[in-house]
Amino acid sequence: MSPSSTTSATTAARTSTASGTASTSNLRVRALEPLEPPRDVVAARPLSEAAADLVARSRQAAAAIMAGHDDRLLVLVGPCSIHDPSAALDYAHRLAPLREAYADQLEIVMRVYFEKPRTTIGWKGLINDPGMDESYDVHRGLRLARSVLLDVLATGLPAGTELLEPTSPQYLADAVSWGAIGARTPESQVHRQLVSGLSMPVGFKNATDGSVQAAVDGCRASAAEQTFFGIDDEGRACAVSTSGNPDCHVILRGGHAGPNYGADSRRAALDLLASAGMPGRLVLDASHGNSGKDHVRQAAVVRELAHDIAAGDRGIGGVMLESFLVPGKQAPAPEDLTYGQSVTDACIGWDVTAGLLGELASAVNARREKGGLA
Ligand SMILES: O=C[C@H](O)[C@H](O)COP(=O)(O)O
Ligand SMILES: C=C(OP(=O)(O)O)C(=O)O
Repeated sequence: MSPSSTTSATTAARTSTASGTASTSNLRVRALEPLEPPRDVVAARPLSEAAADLVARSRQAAAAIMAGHDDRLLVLVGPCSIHDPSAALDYAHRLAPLREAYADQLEIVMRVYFEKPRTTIGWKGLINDPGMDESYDVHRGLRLARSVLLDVLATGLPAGTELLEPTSPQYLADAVSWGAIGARTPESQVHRQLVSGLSMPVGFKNATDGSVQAAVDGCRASAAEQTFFGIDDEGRACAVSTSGNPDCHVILRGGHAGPNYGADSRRAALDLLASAGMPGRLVLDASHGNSGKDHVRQAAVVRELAHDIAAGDRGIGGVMLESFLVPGKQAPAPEDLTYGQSVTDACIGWDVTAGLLGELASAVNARREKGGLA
């Protein structure tokens, strides 16, 4: 086959502009819709003093826990993705009293995830397609996401989210206490640069192939000063220069070869961090590759981690759980949805979640009796 016969008709085509000059760009772009400037979206739902105070306190607590200066456990718990703001808020109202009740042992942060990275294709989250109907009303999605974040903060819960689109943090990050770089992006320079300028602690997941080095390198790159392309709060394209984010850590989430939440995997990850000059603690994701996306298995992983914490393990700084009101998952479709059930990965249901949080709190008490982090 000759090279020209593999070239699609569109690639070979050229367009002509109104002035009659030839153009070779945007041949596959269907539309360009300017977004509202971040400043306007933020002004429509500004952060209150009380919410800003909660965000600042919980960022500080998460950073102190992951650095080993606070012997509590950071717990990132909530739905795989937000698709129904009412159900998310209902969940937050149930979780907020547990944050209070276990404040001495756990720093509970709700997973409030709006951007889903897909292995191939699929629903990409509330910001990208809030109607879940392929209408892609990103403008509504951004405003809705900000509203959900502020409503969650008003219950007294801080929020954590995955940072996927490099420009969306300008709309939301003031309301976020903890961020994640997902398993599909720890090697992405774009994401490492973004993290270098973020004001909150950020966890880098190991890559989907299981590489922890990718996450360790992500932490190192994000701790450095960076200059890159971004936008300002008026939405103007900018050269952004950052001072680096020292509050980064590694999240073990398992990979294609299987789970990596066990003691040997944890020790190997801590050694990698230490040899990169970044001693610290780990977040253990009980879901994804560590549970084979089976929510029943996820609860078993949390219990195994609680057992190790109670036995005195000092390297576990945090645990992530995917949890919603109703266990399991359903297909993402705008109609016939079960209220409070995940439309992405399967989640643990509410009752089991509440029990697991109690078990994690007891494990922290037991670790303290064994000398804590000293
Ligand atoms: O956490 C959610 C999913 O694991 C992630 O977005 C990938 O999902 P997919 O493999 O179904 O695309
Ligand atoms: C997408 C997620 O996880 P991972 O990047 O580990 O697949 C997630 O935590 O929502």
